[in-house]
Amino acid sequence: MDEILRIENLKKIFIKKNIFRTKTVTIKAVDDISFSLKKGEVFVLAGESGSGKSTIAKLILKSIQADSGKIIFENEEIRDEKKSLEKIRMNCQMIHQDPYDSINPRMNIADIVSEPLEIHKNGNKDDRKKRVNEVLHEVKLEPVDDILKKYPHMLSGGQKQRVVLARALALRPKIIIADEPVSMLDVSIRAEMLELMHELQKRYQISFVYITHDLATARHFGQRIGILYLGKIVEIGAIDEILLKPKHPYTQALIDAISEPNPENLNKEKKIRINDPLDIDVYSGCRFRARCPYAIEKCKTEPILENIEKDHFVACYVNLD
Ligand SMILES: Nc1ncnc2c1ncn2[C@@H]1O[C@H](COP(=O)(O)OP(=O)(O)OP(=O)(O)O)[C@@H](O)[C@H]1O
Repeated sequence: MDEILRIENLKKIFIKKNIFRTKTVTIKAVDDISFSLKKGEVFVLAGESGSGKSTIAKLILKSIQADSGKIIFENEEIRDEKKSLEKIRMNCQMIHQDPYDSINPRMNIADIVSEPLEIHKNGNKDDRKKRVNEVLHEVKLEPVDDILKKYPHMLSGGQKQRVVLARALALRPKIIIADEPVSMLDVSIRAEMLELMHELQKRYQISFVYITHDLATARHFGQRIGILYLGKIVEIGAIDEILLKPKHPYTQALIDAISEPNPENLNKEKKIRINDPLDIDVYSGCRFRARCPYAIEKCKTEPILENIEKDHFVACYVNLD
């Protein structure tokens, strides 16, 4: 499979004042992140809140500036010049978790879905109308003629997220970055929305960066996964390999958090995999050290990602088995 996107050594630091505005705090939101996305592949970025998932998405789309690192799309580095930025913004679309973030409540659905086509001067008025009809059918928002005239407040949460998907698909992007696309939806309609995305991804061979903290849906949808912890990838590789044979205690803890208790193990004590955080500098040594029940002296030195199996890399000195 050919590679479509490559992220190389991406870094972004935020400097914030603490709540009393007495001290500045440095947040290494994205710290030397590298991964690649193949054509037609779903790459999952997973991690808890604050691990840097959304910042990576913004850096890929160049909506914020990286401190260093490269974004390479179809073997060409994206530079801060108009032509290059247009290339990534046309070919890579974003779906946010909150549909209200991306749709204007004062526009009707026809205008919302047509807007990216207009911004990128795609086709004439009739072409655009045709494309809007087509994508609304694709996301199963029917009857299309009725939907076109409606305003966002007249639609349900699930329908609104389908509008967001239609808008993202309008330009026939090669990549979609979906940032927790179903987390704001009612549980009952999440599976339907994921199924639709999966169907369209397969039909059009769209590559996805699927950002989530939900490993169960990640496994259903993705082929490869990167586990993020405080701005660092701690484990990366083929999704079955990582989720069935996790080697990093943080990955194991994320899996434990979603696992159904096994009836055969009910009498056995459940292993506690995360400690209360110690008050240590998280940026010195392994970042998970402050919460890791397996931490050893060596963890004061930052571990690097090492290849331990075919398509399985882990940054940890402790080998979980
Ligand atoms: N504009 C900003 N200014 C200062 N700090 C920021 C900014 N954006 C993000 N951060 C910080 O960077 C870190 C990573 O944030 P980010 O939103 O990328 O995490 P996330 O994994 O996407 O979390 P969530 O799932 O809650 O969206 C957090 O500590 C956050 O507070």
